[in-house]
Amino acid sequence: MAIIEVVDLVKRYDRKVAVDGVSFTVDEGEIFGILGPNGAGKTTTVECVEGLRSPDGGTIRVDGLDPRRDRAELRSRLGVQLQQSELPDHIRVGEALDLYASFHRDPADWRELLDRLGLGDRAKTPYRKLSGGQKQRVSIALALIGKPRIAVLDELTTGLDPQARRDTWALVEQVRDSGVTVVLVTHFMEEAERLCDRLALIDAGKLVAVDSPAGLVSRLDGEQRVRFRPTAPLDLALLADLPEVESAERHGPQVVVTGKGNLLHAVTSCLARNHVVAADLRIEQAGLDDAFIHLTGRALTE
Ligand SMILES: Nc1ncnc2c1ncn2[C@@H]1O[C@H](COP(=O)(O)OP(=O)(O)OP(=O)(O)O)[C@@H](O)[C@H]1O
Repeated sequence: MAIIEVVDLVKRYDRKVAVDGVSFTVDEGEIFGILGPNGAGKTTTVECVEGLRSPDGGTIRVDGLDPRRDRAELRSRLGVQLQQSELPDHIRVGEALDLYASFHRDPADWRELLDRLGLGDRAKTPYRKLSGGQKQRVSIALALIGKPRIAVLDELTTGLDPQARRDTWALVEQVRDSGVTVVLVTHFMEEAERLCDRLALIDAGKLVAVDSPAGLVSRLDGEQRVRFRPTAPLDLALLADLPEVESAERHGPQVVVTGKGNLLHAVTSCLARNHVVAADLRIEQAGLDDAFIHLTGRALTE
């Protein structure tokens, strides 16, 4: 069942159209990703969903509510992750949670919430002394303090090291498994692929596709990539002319060939015929980043 419905959303800043006719639905209990490059309109879209911005066109329903008209009621149903800079410098973790709990009619027990998020021993720690990953956990706690049905998490793992990022992902799954619908804004492919049940790809204000990560990748119809380092001069046109090959490009010392069918065999036979030995040869299946290139014609640069 859809808990969020966005239909033909349009949002302009002066003449700039930031969101241009975007429609999607978020099902109850899923992690729904909004993925796109910087400036694609992701934050503007979720700010309209949160009721923080007035759309210039289209309709939005969140748990049956109109986010602008029913803002007060929405606050108890939709939890928004706080940006780090919004917390005063010297506030302690427990004080911050206590303060935000006081904004809600029926808040969660914040001590229990801290325990659940692995911050049980940090209640007295000044917020500024936390690590990046711990700060993100506090921001998740603040999003959940009002016992919302939906949590919106925006660029949750930006700036975190890989381990802290993985820990945060596990936490987001835990939030989903506790029954909260999660809307996750991200420009990290790996995060979207690993975490999202479904996602909306947004590029330049327009919706490119909505599907599961596997569904988006399957649109590539079995595209593969072969990567190697030629140990002798190689004319890439030889590879590009093979029927299995769609593209052959140099990436520094490496050659990257994409194509379909028995690509690996076609490439290695061609190299053997031309007396070129391929070092560090690897074959890779297409991923979400390839799907993005396929759908938009350009790479989502991180
Ligand atoms: N308050 C504003 N006033 C004017 N233009 C804005 C404003 N906020 C965003 N924009 C512009 O609208 C477009 C969409 O911005 P938005 O922040 O929604 O994108 P985003 O996909 O969230 O990007 P990022 O990942 O960089 O946050 C961008 O071109 C941005 O410069």
